[in-house]
Amino acid sequence: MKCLTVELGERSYPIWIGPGVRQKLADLLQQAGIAPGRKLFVVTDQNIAPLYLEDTVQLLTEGGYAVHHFIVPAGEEAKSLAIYEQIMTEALTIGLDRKSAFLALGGGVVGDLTGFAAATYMRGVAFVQVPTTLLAHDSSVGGKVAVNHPLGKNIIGAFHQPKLVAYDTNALTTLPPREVASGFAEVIKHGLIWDASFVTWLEENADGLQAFDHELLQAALLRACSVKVAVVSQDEREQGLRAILNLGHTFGHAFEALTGYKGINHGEAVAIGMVAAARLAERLGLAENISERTVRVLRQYRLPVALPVPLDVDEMLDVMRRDKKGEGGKLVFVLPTAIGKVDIYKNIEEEPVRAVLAELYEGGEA
Ligand SMILES: NC(=O)c1ccc[n+]([C@@H]2O[C@H](COP(=O)([O-])OP(=O)(O)OC[C@H]3O[C@@H](n4cnc5c(N)ncnc54)[C@H](O)[C@@H]3O)[C@@H](O)[C@H]2O)c1
Ligand SMILES: O=C(O)C(=O)C[C@@H](O)[C@H](O)[C@H](O)COP(=O)(O)O
Ligand SMILES: [Zn+2]
Repeated sequence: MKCLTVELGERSYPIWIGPGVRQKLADLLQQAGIAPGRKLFVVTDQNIAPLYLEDTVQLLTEGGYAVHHFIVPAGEEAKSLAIYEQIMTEALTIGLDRKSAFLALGGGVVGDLTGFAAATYMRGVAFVQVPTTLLAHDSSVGGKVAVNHPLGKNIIGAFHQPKLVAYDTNALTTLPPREVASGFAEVIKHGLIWDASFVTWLEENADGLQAFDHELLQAALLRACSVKVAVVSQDEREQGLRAILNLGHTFGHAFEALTGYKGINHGEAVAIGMVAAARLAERLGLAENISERTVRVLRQYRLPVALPVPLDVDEMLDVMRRDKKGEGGKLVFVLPTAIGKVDIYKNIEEEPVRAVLAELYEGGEA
């Protein structure tokens, strides 16, 4: 079991990664300052509950915690104000107070939703991330918590750091193949924004990683999480640098919102968005010959590189103009200047973006 630390002064916290981490959960909570006897509110989803809820509750109960749980529907549509309200109602009904802690047992959806509930319940209580997806190497770290609005992804949210991330890689063995691919999109993103040698390593080890070779997977997660930790530790609230973690997301979030948060999952949307970002960078003369390699590495990990459904270009532009990185409706993108290097561009003209979007549907012109 390996440990990374997000260094944020009094809000610093450990990320424990490895097989079997969940077995040590009660001890790790205690070390993180959440003392036995306190009420713990475990939130999970309908797919994860039959796999990991019972033993997690048992481990925590044996560790001396008073454990309650709540099961939300599986999938992105659960990241909504309606489900958030249900969590609040349940928290009040079971009598959680400011000393209680929320625990997210799940992927990015459960993590973001539970974190937002914790950030706002009685103006903020402690929470713990117990990620169960590959993608959640990203979502469980950094304290961005939110729910979606039909007009925009993660629009209602907060920055609220967890007290602890306990990432048990054994849980990844039950992930469906599509969710494995989705998780690799954010792993690849961490290479594309920060470290060309990591991208090369991912290209060379694609077969072993997708076969879940234990050592390779552990190495990939540590490397990807280290990028996220380095960025968040320098810029917790996205005043500048942190925006690089958004490579592919101005595009990707628009694809997710316009497909009603179903059909294209987050990793897939980010993958297609990173292809669009590479093509836009080339069109603007910011980079040369990067989109081909970007497409190749994403395909190696069985990710889509084009939109599976046609979306209206004007509607995509409208959603992108509301992106949280922007001001005054300007189009803001994180764009690659080389493999492993990106920059933030705050006022991109509409025409080249239109041109890239028009060629992004896999069936031809949108
Ligand atoms: N806060 C952040 O910094 C951040 C970063 C990246 C992504 N996100 C958010 O994360 C979300 C996507 O997260 P995700 O990809 O983990 O999706 P998810 O939470 O919906 O999980 C994907 C699917 O896998 C199932 N599942 C989860 N763990 C499982 C397991 N161990 N075995 C079998 N099935 C399992 C879930 O029930 C779900 O159907 C998006 O909402 C995205 O916006 C947030
Ligand atoms: O942690 C960040 O910062 C990120 O941008 C990570 C992204 O992968 C993640 O999808 C995040 O939720 C996007 O944030 P948003 O501010 O664009 O909603
Ligand atoms: Zn993301």
